[in-house]
Amino acid sequence: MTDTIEYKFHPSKKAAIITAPFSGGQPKGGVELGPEYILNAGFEKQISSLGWTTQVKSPLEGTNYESLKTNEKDKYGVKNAQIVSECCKRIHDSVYSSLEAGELPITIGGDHSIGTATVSAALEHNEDTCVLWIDAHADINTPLTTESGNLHGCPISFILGIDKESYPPEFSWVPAKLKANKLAFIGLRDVDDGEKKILREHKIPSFSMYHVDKYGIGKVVEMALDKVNPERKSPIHLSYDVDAIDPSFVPATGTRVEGGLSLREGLFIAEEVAQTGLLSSMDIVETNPLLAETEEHILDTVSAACAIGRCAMGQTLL
Ligand SMILES: NC(=[NH2+])NCCC[C@H](N)C(=O)O
Ligand SMILES: [Mn+2]
Ligand SMILES: [Mn+2]
Repeated sequence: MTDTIEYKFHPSKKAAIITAPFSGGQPKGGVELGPEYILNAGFEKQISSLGWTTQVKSPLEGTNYESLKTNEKDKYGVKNAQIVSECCKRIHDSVYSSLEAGELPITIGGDHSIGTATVSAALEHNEDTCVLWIDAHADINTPLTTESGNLHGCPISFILGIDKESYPPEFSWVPAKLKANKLAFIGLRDVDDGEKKILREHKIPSFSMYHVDKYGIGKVVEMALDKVNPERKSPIHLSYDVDAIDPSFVPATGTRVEGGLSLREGLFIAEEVAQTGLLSSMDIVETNPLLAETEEHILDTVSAACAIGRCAMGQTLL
């Protein structure tokens, strides 16, 4: 294990921490506080002490999307399309301009609907980008398959362009640039039937907790990278939903599923992505401090979110 990692796509080690305090992709309140808690825990300093210059960007500042949130499905079968789309557009523009300016954007959520924004921006910047989606869920429902109507369960289908005719017009700006062979999942354990069908049809490499138990996390990350980045030369977008990690370590999140990654397995994924030197952009989403039952729950969850970021940005154990 090397001491300092060369970031091939970010040799000058400039990072932008982009806040996405938004909860409209799902019904629960509190996930919009994620960025504030993570920043108050000292996240920016933690990243700068790893040798990155940092700045915080807040593309949603001055907006009022939270107050417009409803729990009604529209005629397309999804909720809050308008605000999710507008908020994603702002985050997209911020992530894109950071990448164009040579910064590594770390987008802090907020719910995972913002993956639509971050991944599409990463692909517009470099269409060779591959995506590792670390999550208990596949987030690949379409308006036709979603039962909940929650858009944090749909971002990947928008970026792949699956069931395109079914999207609300608000999402017509999203460039569907991702190819199914450039996306892999790790940590899955709660996938809807319609989503399973999509994963099979599009042959998307999907590593569930079964695979983690069977092969071990080291082998699983290697297999995932072999699928999406066989020559290890494409940039990597790491989209990290903290609910991939078991709720015993990360309790303060909106859709907890038992039987998840251990904290070490979760951090290993970020460390191993860092070791490739190919990390180009990342998201850390679904930290919801209001769902904590104790102070310790908040601390555990926020600390895990910060640790994911540090590991991906080059923190090593020795
Ligand atoms: N980003 C998340 N935590 N997504 C949970 C999605 C749950 C479920 N599959 C749905 O579509 O509603
Ligand atoms: Mn999830
Ligand atoms: Mn997710």
